[in-house]
Amino acid sequence: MIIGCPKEIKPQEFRVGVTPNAAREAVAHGHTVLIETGAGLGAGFDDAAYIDAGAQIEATAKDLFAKADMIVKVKEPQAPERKMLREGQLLFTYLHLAPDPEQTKDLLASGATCIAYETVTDAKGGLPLLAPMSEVAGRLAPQAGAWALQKANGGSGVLMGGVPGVRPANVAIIGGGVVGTAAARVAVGMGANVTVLDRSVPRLSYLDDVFMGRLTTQYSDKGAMEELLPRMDMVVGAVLVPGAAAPKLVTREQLSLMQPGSVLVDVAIDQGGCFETSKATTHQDPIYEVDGIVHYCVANMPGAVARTSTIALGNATMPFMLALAGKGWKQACKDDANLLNGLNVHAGQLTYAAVGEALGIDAITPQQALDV
Ligand SMILES: NC(=O)C1=CN([C@@H]2O[C@H](COP(=O)(O)OP(=O)(O)OC[C@H]3O[C@@H](n4cnc5c(N)ncnc54)[C@H](O)[C@@H]3O)[C@@H](O)[C@H]2O)C=CC1
Ligand SMILES: CC(=O)C(=O)O
Ligand SMILES: [Mg+2]
Repeated sequence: MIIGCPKEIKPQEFRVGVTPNAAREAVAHGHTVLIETGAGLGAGFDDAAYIDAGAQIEATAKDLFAKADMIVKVKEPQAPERKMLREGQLLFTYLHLAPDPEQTKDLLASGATCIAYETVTDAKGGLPLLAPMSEVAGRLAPQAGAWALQKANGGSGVLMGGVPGVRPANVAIIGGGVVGTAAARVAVGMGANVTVLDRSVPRLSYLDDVFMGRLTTQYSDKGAMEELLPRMDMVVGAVLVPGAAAPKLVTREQLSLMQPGSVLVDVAIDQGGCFETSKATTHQDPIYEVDGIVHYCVANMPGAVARTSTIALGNATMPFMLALAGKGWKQACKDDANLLNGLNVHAGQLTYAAVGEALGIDAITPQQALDV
């Protein structure tokens, strides 16, 4: 198969979908790997590293899209990339379709087969291609929030760890999954006073065990939110209902419960965000204020640490990429129900129920797509 990896064009996105190591493996399996010139530079991989791995360098995204059977990327295809997709082509990348009707419309119109990293599952019910980036975004969240708490950024001027005689910041993390746990680890490490909320009692029980009294767990409901908001300097949104639009857990009205200059970090923004007042921001312009509350809603947080993120993502995607290239998407998905769960779009039809529900579009089952 011809595997093509274009340079990411989303603003300030420095990751790349295929590492030189992944390219080397694919070439060893008999595939042709095309890399757009400069695609890896932001992650510290120059064209020579790919040539050394046996890949070929393409001068333009246009040529690469025209030649490749499968496009492997990081971020959801941007409008100009969507125009280059064609019927029968395979796209393997993050999609986050539930909050994105424009992208969904274009992918359906393209006739391509689109497998979303974020809905591929594993045998334990986890999300193995989302997890590595959630580990990164979770670790970054308290760091970004701490920066936003500084006065120059509109924050209240509270230091995460406090100092002797002055209390540390109070941080609430809503959702104790991969992002939430990683965020808790860093926030606790910075000396903050951390509360994690989740709807899963087994998950709260796990966190209670592993953090051994260094954080508080609380069941997530409206009452808990209203009780916590007046005391919290920072709230991190880290919930996920796989594939679906994020539930709105803090309303605009509830912002008035918070102290001025407090910070919301909405990591769940790529699924539409879990605060009513969230709208996606970029690394170039990451924060804005609503009713005196600073919002940080960067939808591609791991792009900030592109080297670490690219390697972590490449480690996770490589076996799936090799299966797709080796067997073709249909056989690979027939052989692996977890990979089939990644199928979101095929030949003009939506194949993921939660996306269909969020956007009001009829979806077929991924199993039906295998029979098309
Ligand atoms: N902005 C960015 O750059 C990035 C965003 N993300 C996003 O972060 C979000 C979280 O991802 P993961 O931690 O990997 O998911 P996960 O599935 O590991 O954890 C989600 C947690 O949310 C909990 N939850 C669901 N509904 C809830 C509610 N109403 N109240 C409290 N908890 C609730 C679940 O029980 C689960 O423990 C996703 O939307 C993901 O796409 C991930 C990586 C990068
Ligand atoms: C998960 C995701 O959207 C990202 O890493 O950018
Ligand atoms: Mg995202």
